[in-house]
Amino acid sequence: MRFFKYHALGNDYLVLDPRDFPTWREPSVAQIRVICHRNFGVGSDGILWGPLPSRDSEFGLRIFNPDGSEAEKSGNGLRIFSRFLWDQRLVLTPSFSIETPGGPVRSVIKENGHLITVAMGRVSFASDKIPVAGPPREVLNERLMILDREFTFCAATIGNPHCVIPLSEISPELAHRYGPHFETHPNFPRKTNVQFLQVIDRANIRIEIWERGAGYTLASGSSSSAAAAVAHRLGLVDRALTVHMPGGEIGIEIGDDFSIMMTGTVNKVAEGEMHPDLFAVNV
Ligand SMILES: N[C@@H](CCC[C@H](N)C(=O)O)C(=O)O
Repeated sequence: MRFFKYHALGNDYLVLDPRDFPTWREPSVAQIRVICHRNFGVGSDGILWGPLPSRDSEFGLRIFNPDGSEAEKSGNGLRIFSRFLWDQRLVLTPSFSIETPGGPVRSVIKENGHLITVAMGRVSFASDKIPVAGPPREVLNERLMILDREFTFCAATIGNPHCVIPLSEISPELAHRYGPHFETHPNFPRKTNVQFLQVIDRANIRIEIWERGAGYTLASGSSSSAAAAVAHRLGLVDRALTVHMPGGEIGIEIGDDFSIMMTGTVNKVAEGEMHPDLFAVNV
């Protein structure tokens, strides 16, 4: 039961190649939860299950959160999976396509896999696509009462759902306190990833992240894409910007149609074998 561990700015994933798990159709919720557990398992912010066959792309990928739920897309996950394909020599050219449940993307390997650009697809603010409850509309500058505080938020999708909250000051404490309540608010029928956004200037933003199914994370590629797109839609930033997060920085370029090019680093952490004892515990 071989695993490959990587991190992208402190957002860590385990790549499990289905060919190493011939008796698994996919990892079960219980298996995902214990594998990702920081004390009882290997520990990670999620599992990348691939490469899988794909009809229209060169590779297929499924992405699982540490609570066992499945995500449609992950920006850091895609850079990590691209680096894994490169390291394993499963790709012969530096540019290739990957299909996710949230749509196809194209990766470009740079600096021998240490830096990767992913064409992530287009951001939409449409409530029926994200999804957000209520009549069809673009979800921009709406109000929501969470615990003791009223927030103004925008929502977006780049395959997976995001709720972006622009504020003049942000902190990890803010994300820990309010993030879980946004994530599970009934306005978001498929739950949501949450970003607290501070605009520094027209080329730089900061975000604090609460991820759906994972909790507080040090960085997120799809969150960077969504927060940058919202900041641009609100007229606060230009098309090329750096997203600053506790784990590091991601570069985002926004096209005319809100298509996103995301660039960031990937580091390999370890590879090894999971022991069967790991699965004796239920978490
Ligand atoms: N860390 C990821 C996002 C992973 C998926 C997310 N938790 C979801 O459920 O949509 C990223 O880098 O984008």
